[in-house]
Amino acid sequence: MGSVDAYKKLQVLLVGSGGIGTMVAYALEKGGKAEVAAVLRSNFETVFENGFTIHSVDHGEVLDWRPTSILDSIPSVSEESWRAPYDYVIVTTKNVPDIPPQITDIIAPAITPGHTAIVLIQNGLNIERPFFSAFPANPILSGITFSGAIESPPGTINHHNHERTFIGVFDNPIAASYSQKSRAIAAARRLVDAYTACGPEVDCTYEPDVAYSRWRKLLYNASYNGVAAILGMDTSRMRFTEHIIDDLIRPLMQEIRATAKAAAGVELEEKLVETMITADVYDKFFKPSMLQDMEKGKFIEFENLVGEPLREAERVGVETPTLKVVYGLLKGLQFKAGERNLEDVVVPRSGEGLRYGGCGKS
Ligand SMILES: CC(C)(CO)C(=O)C(=O)O
Repeated sequence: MGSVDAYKKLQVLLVGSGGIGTMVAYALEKGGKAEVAAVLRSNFETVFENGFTIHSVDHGEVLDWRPTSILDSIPSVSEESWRAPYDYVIVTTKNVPDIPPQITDIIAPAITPGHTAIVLIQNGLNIERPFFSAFPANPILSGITFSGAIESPPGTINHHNHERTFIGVFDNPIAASYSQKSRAIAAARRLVDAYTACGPEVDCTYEPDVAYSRWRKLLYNASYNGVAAILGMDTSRMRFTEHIIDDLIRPLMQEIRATAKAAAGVELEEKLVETMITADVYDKFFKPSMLQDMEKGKFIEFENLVGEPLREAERVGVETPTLKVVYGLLKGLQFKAGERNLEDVVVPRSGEGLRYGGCGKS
């Protein structure tokens, strides 16, 4: 990121102002060190008229709240020369790389090469790779958040789990120079500073070991999220039945541990498995985000949560039988989600060089 005047507020563009994104924007604005422009889609009109209504475990009841600006599309910094460059573009959308358009294309008009830091507050593994190639001169930052916030109905945010966010720098093999790395670290630290200015209500820290924290969170997301979506079941019910934990969740977590070690040299301590299994309050009936998306008929973000660790495991020869079955079932769910958007069933051409048959329109 180019130099930012220490006395000027950070200029932030937020892409994805649902539950998590809105709480990020709220914390940054409340801290007084950042101005947020939020790009809204389905909730644009409601929020434009009435602002957000926030019921927050951390911030209490907030009515009629708006970020500094509300936009209905991605601004173009090159075409609209009066726009100041964004210091940060924070992406909090769901990550569905198997469904176009790609987020790198969506945000491209808002990125100033060599200046804007791109912050991915999203789940999953290897999510940074397309950004390294699309924006080689920009810092790409990792945001991991443990927070529960759901938007329902549009414009109303129910923030029910205390927020803990970790921001760090993805290790970019292309941006190998020392100065590029130190600029990225400075950008991450500056964002943490703006976030924590909000006060003790939020818990945001600089994360020096992004690989570890991503694989650690994957223990939860690669197991609970997928199984919850497949079974249509919250994490409390899985724990009540016990066998779902013993036969699916724990084996999945052990497969992720083995893959993390072999593929990335990341050592996830054995005791983390039980910590993650019991992460949700026992009788809170928590629905992981993939289950929530499925219930809303949306596409599910399974490629970076389950597909990528599976591909990493195959690359380094780790056996992950449970992960493979879960991946296959999730692919089926995604196919069904796609069909819901079509008027008719598309009968694929058979074979045609694809392992399980064609998938194009004949
Ligand atoms: C950890 C948790 C449950 C909430 O942030 C999550 O990542 C998800 O539901 O996808």
